Amino acid sequence: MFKTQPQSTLDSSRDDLAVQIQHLNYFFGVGDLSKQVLFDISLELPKGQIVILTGPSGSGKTTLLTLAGALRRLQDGSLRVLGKELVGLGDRALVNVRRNIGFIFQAHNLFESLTASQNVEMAVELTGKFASKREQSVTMLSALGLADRVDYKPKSLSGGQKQRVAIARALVNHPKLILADEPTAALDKKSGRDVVTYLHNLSRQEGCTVLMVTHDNRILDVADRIINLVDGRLESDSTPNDFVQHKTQEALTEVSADMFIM
Ligand SMILES: Nc1ncnc2c1ncn2[C@@H]1O[C@H](COP(=O)(O)OP(=O)(O)OP(=O)(O)O)[C@@H](O)[C@H]1O
Repeated sequence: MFKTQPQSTLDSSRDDLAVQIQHLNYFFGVGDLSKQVLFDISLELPKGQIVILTGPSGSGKTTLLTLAGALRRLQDGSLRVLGKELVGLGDRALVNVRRNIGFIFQAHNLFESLTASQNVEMAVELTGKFASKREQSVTMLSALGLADRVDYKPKSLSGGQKQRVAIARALVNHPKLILADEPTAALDKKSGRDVVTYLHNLSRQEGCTVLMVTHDNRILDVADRIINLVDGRLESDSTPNDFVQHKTQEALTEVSADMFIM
């Protein structure tokens, strides 16, 4: 069903949810310069679901993703991530929440002086598992098709390969929640498809939740659910099929309106 209003069943915390957002408002700036960019967002992401967040540029997708990743402080409303209410948490507690999240951003931020494997191993070190770090890193890189590139430095890798190293780094500790911002934007069609297929398999095998911002219409089918954000408000929450049908209908309506104007 194509819902224009998200259903509100959001009154208490629930174990089956990876992310639970209630009446969230977010503002950039203060005083006269304050600008509201998210308006009364209420949203539930069940564990194991793959959710695509889409919408026009500037609609607030990245802001919402960074709030869910405990990378920004919430100002108004409630936000529970992996069972923890983020409102009121101190810096150290926020860092602990982030440890359970895998972040994949468009800018891969690899260390140029380290090999692919060493870049991934750094993430394993954060969990204190020094003895197995190389093995874990190589296993993850191999799963992403980089078995023969583990000892290459980023400058010797293609854009798609670098992005896959960044993904390996995000996933190597088996996070329960993966937040991805345009993970396929810099990739060709095949590499982009490989990346989302991998995320899809991981979500199904390990039950992790994926929230992914994308404008890439080629990968919409991988999602269980598509949330459309417009001007900081949730405009719709639907299945990929219903979303595509709705968009096609909108486009046809626009074309026929144009024909009448001509
Ligand atoms: N650090 C900031 N300070 C002030 N305003 C900001 C800041 N970051 C984002 N904004 C504004 O907040 C609004 C939402 O931005 P956001 O980046 O979340 O949108 P988006 O949907 O992710 O856009 P895009 O698809 O272009 O990445 C925009 O109007 C943007 O200009």
